[in-house]
Amino acid sequence: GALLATLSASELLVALYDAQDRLCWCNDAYAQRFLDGLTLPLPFAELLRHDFRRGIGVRIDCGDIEAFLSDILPRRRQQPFRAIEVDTLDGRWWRMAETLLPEGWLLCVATDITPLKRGELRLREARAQAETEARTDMLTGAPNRRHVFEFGAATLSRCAAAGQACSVALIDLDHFKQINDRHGHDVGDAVLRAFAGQARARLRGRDLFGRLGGEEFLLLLPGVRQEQAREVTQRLRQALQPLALHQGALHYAFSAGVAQAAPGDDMDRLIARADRALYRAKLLGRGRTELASEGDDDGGGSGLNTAASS
Ligand SMILES: Nc1nc2c(ncn2[C@@H]2O[C@H](COP(=O)(O)OP(=O)(O)OP(=O)(O)O)[C@@H](O)[C@H]2O)c(=O)[nH]1
Repeated sequence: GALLATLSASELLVALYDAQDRLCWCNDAYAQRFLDGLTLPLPFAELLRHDFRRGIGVRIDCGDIEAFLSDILPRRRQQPFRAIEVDTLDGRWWRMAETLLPEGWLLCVATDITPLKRGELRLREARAQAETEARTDMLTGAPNRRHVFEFGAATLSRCAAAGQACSVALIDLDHFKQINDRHGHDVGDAVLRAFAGQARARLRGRDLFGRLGGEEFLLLLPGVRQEQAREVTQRLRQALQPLALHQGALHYAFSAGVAQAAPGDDMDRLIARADRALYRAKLLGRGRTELASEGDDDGGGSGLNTAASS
């Protein structure tokens, strides 16, 4: 008597199903959520069908109550005890503990875990955001050095395994110090953002464009030979829009060094070759793209200096 009165008034949802899986008793809180004025006893499946039609009770994502039932019914009553998490259409989350009792009775007790779930969700979102930020350059929104290297390493292995070419273009804005000195650091920042925006807008799905730091960027082009990669940088150069300032258009340019992955190359070694080509592009007057050549590889110790197999 006292126990029943306590359960009846509890904020827990409490329900008792018989061996035929008919709901025979439930407390007020359970009745409010699920019963919708129906009279007991009531088969579990009927209760769910009714709630589904009325748009109350458990959220059913597939939108098909019969498919939902044939999914969950075989798993019901299979263990002496189980706890599942369900959410209801009113936006709350529940931990439902189901205990099999003697003679096939099933006791169901649900606890409101909505605050926990919301905290968990916030935590997961914050974590996803932190992960994205750890891989993003905050000034330009482009992938940062860490992401470029990790993604690049994976891409290199994938291309090597598939026998595909893979090229990088190391891109460095020209006389960027002068832009900063003449127009201020904010304009320098705006140039970096504008350039990154234009470069990223031109990419195909599998390409990657990222900022390595300062005014240095990397274009990673899987499936592309170095000659094509050079063309990609040249098209980007031709299409480059000046930055609009109050005083007029600010034209800027970049130099690039292109290298194609050779067998055994890792990102460091590939970029080191591209860097030597970039250095030549600067020496030769800037605003141009140079290809890496065999002499650009310092050997890296392995002596596997077979350059681009084009
Ligand atoms: N505005 C701005 N400037 C930066 C940023 N990161 C690096 N810089 C500046 O970029 C300039 C790079 O100068 P340098 O390395 O001398 O190269 P450069 O002037 O572009 O000359 P070349 O590469 O030889 O054409 C430095 O003055 C840095 O302070 C940034 O995030 N924002």
